[in-house]
Amino acid sequence: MSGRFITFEGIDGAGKSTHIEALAQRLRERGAEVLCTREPGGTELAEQLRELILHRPMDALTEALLVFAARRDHVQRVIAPALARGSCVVCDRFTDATFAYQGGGRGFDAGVLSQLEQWVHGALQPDLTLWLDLPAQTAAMRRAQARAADRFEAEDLAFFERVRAGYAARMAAQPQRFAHIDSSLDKAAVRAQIEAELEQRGW
Ligand SMILES: Nc1ncnc2c1ncn2[C@@H]1O[C@H](COP(=O)(O)OP(=O)(O)O)[C@@H](O)[C@H]1O
Ligand SMILES: Cc1cn([C@H]2C[C@H](O)[C@@H](COP(=O)(O)OP(=O)(O)O)O2)c(=O)[nH]c1=O
Repeated sequence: MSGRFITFEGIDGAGKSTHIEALAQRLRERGAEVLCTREPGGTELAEQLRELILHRPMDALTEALLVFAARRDHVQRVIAPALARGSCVVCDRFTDATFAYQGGGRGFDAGVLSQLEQWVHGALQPDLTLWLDLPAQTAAMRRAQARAADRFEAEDLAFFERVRAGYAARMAAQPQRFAHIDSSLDKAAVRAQIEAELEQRGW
């Protein structure tokens, strides 16, 4: 198998970091070259933009422009060349996160986000998006035990329920590439669902 673009999505604390490496390992065992990367980030420039996005106050349009600027650099320098080489790219968040956080969470205009999406990565979309979904309250409890909050993680439960609704809307619009994973269950059960999705696709 080769050249597949797989993304992980979900609110902060959903379990993306926990499951990404196991999925990459599974793909490698089946002979794939796998590149794991993340957004915002994945290039030197995009990682610098990430620092600003996560820690500096800014309005929703600035936030949207910066995440797309970081994404442009990441797609051009890393994602597109890797897919062209036949590698699997496994990415912790991509444009669905912009629709969920800037669109759902901040209430920013989805029509403008769609235009930016077209400019930045045109027809490139993930082949599979694993949406790790769970209630905002459960994710907040997991985060509280794990780490200090950044500018997004400091938001309240209502913000994260809007982000979650943003993901649901995105999945409703493009159901063919989404897999809905119940991430409120324990780690083994979440992992089993992810494996089942790959199995189903013969990956
Ligand atoms: N299914 C689960 N049940 C309980 N705790 C979990 C589960 N999945 C992840 N965690 C824990 O929750 C915290 C956040 O998980 P993490 O993978 O960092 O989430 P994300 O990358 O989506 O923000 C970590 O401490 C992790 O060990
Ligand atoms: C990719 C992306 C991330 N974000 C936000 C969501 C997250 O709170 C934050 C960083 O994501 P993430 O890497 O998941 O954080 P962590 O390493 O702490 O688990 O950036 C957006 O608001 N819009 C975007 O387009």
